[in-house]
Amino acid sequence: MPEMISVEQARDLVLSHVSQLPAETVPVLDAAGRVAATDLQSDIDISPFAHSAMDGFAVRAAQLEGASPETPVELDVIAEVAAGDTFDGEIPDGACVRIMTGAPLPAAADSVVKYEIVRNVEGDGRPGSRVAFDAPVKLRNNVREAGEEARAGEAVVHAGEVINAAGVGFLASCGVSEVPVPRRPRVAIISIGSELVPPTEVPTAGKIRNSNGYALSASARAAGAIPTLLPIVEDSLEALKAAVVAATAEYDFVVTSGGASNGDFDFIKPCVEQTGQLFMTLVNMRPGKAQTFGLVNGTPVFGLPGNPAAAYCGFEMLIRPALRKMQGYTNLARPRVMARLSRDTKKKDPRRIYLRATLTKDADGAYVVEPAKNQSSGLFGVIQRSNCLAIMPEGFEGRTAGSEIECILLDVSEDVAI
Ligand SMILES: Nc1nc2c(c(=O)[nH]1)N[C@H]1C(S)=C(S)[C@@H](COP(=O)(O)OP(=O)(O)OC[C@H]3O[C@@H](n4cnc5c(N)ncnc54)[C@H](O)[C@@H]3O)O[C@H]1N2
Ligand code: MOO
Repeated sequence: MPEMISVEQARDLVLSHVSQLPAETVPVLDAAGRVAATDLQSDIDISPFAHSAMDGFAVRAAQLEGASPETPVELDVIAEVAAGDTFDGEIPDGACVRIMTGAPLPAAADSVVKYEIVRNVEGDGRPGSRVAFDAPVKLRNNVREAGEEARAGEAVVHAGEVINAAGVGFLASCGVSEVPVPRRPRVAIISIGSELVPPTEVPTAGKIRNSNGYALSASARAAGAIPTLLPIVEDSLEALKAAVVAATAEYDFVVTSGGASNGDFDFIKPCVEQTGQLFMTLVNMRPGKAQTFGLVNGTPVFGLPGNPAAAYCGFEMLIRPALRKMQGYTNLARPRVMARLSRDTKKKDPRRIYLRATLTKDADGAYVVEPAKNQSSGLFGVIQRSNCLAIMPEGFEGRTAGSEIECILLDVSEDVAI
């Protein structure tokens, strides 16, 4: 096992140990944001029939040939067809049918002229009226054709596609009421530390509230997973082994935080080594170099560092892609943009640094990024007020104000193209 590996190597290592989960079936209403596990077919043509795109008059284009303001064509309105109705009768040469948006185009007509360019000669345009047309109409004008979007039996959404809100409507129109999607991973969140108390308690001397467990549960949920916040585990190898082994039997992925370093009470590395296979312990990133990954009972176990920002960044860079892969998503990287740095930024640590930062646009619409003043890895509030991670590449080279650096947009879906 190499000592320290790159973020990309670590991400690929974790990805190589997870696969797409088996499908579950969800009602189409719950399918937005999920990935289709199979091709989905329409049971009918979409649209099912040719219909009018406008309120107006259904005619045959040939009837209006030569129509002009000087030589208008006058037609008798013999019937009206509303959305939901049909008109199956003949339309004699001197006649037309009043038609509403969405109504089926009568078989005897081939085009629609909207109200606004038709004059009432007698009556109000309803059946019994006489109307005048001052211009010809193009064949199939204002007609939405049958099967324009899909044919019966055709795959309308393909396996691997992410279904969006419009897709839910499209599938509903195709008669798809249930959708098979890879199920969501069940993720166990274990906070390690004898100093930790639940947020409902006021911490006594030396104790702190378990904030990581809450942030990581929220991050897991935001990644589409189903998190379970398990009880806090004290700094004891035996207690940790028992908690981790029990979790691997019930969950698809186990995430711990804390106890990942080399202190006297840091036990996640020996825990994974003694109960399963340990693949990685150090990643060349800051915050969060102590990142542990292995398999226990064949279940991925990821030990994040205890410092809040280190745990958050480790989850973002190394766990979130894996949880998304398990749900069938193929875009696994958050969108990134290049932005001008707002101020000089020194670099005293050779690791790749993810600066917690705020991205805005200047008056010319160009991206500007302002790193938070306090980059302590102990702080969550700074990330609450940030919207990106600005990347300072490996090495000791700082960046001056105005230089371009790459920023990862937090809370923006991997499926958004920027
Ligand atoms: N001699 C060295 N010491 C440390 C190093 C080092 O390289 N050499 N690295 C530091 C860095 S960087 C980090 S990050 C931490 C990672 O160590 P651990 O994963 O063992 O973290 P802990 O010691 O358990 O906790 C660190 C810090 O975070 C607080 N914490 C832990 N869990 C939670 C939680 N659930 N909610 C809120 N806060 C939590 C904990 O109380 C500590 O303050 O090691 C450094 N040390
Ligand atoms: O892993 Mo620590 O929090 O890098 O800074």
